[in-house]
Amino acid sequence: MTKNGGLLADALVHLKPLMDDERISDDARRRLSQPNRVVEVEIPLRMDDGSLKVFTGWRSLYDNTRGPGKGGIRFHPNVTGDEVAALSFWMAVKCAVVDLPFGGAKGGICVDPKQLSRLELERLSRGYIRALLDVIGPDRDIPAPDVNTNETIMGWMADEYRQAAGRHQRGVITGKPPGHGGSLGRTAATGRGALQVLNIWERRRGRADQRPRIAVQGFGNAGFHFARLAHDAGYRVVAIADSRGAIYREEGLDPLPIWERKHESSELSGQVYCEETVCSEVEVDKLTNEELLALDVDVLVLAALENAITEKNVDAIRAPTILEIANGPINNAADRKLAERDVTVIPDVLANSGGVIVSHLEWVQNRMGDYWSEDEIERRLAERLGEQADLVFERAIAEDESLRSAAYRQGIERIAMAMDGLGTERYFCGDTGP
Ligand SMILES: NC(=O)C1=CN([C@@H]2O[C@H](COP(=O)(O)OP(=O)(O)OC[C@H]3O[C@@H](n4cnc5c(N)ncnc54)[C@H](O)[C@@H]3O)[C@@H](O)[C@H]2O)C=CC1
Ligand SMILES: O=C(O)CCC(=O)C(=O)O
Repeated sequence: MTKNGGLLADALVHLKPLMDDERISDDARRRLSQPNRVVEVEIPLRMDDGSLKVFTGWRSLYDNTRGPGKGGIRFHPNVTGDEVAALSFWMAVKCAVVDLPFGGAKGGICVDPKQLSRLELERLSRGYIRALLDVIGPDRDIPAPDVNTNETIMGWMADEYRQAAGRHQRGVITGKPPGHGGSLGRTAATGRGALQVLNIWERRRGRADQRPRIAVQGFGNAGFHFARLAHDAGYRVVAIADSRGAIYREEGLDPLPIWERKHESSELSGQVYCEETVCSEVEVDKLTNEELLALDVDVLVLAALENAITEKNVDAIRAPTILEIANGPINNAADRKLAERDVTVIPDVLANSGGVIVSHLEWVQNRMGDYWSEDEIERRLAERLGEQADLVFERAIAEDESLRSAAYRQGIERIAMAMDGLGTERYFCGDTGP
């Protein structure tokens, strides 16, 4: 699990400052230093042309002390066991930061889904679940969407589990389509939560009314909904990037028509406004991804993948505030340099927790067999996230530490407290079951 630049090792560096914290026992430190288990599976896929391909997939359960494992499934050609393990560590910390009764898990398949037909994608998604039937479950480990997976894929996966179990087990997966046990509000939840966290921070800094200029790297589920809601809330979204490049407009961009056009042409281009039959396109400048990262904006939003900012490009960053919607978008070397320059980083384990908070609400609704309105989901999301973000911000200010450090302390202390809750002297020799 060392490929991909040792992502897990880089992620675990955040545990080091907690080593002297007397609230974290030696036992807890030791148990938190590696994943509980990482399962690797080979998934045979019958292609439409009759040939057979075999794809490798993983599911990592980092820790399940506070509850069943929870975390998304990623389909990407660069997925490795090391990446999935690192993502499961971040999930464990995140669920504890916002006080959800879940541990941390994550899964993935090394595949470029754009090379598959829809039927091949469905067979692969179902094959992944069949291969992992023994490790997932509503009280064991509960997957959800992540990069290149969506509610349709979650629906196929939940249906495969239902067929294998011989009964409905809605709570096995979250992020499902409404009508199949999905919750209203889950699709936009990550972006909505990230905007709420940014708003709270901006209010604390007395900058709430200043219409900050923002640039957004990553225009998928998380980045798009964030940009759309931020635009509606009065922020000026001046730049947007996806994996192919970026667009920029100083007066601001309207993310919704850009998203609609991207889905017609697969490219980012200027927004189009139509009145009756007359349509006009707004001119935009094209930028590279690196140029977007270096823009002199108030807030740089990272909503793509890990390691967007490393020691190689950190010196070019000019934004005073960075919002991490992606998991692990800044490596440790870059994080240290940003801290030296007093750049505020609102960390992933808090900023992107809106998704898993609404996943928890979906799981609760599945267990109740009754469903809430979208307003009720948004109210519950705002309540939990508001309370937990305030705790992190107050701790950071009181202890004069970075927001990342304060968030990690909040999460790791809660996990350690649960680990020690049964007594540090209890007989413990591995705990891979539910
Ligand atoms: N979907 C969710 O509910 C949650 C997602 N996240 C994290 O947010 C990030 C994005 O996830 P999703 O939006 O769900 O994925 P997605 O697959 O919907 O979108 C990913 C976006 O990133 C873009 N991208 C990829 N490489 C890029 C690059 N080098 N430069 C610029 N853009 C690039 C893609 O073109 C796409 O627009 C990931 O790190 C994910 O783990 C975190 C919490 C929850
Ligand atoms: O909704 C979930 O369970 C997890 C979402 C996720 O993968 C993440 O927060 O990184």
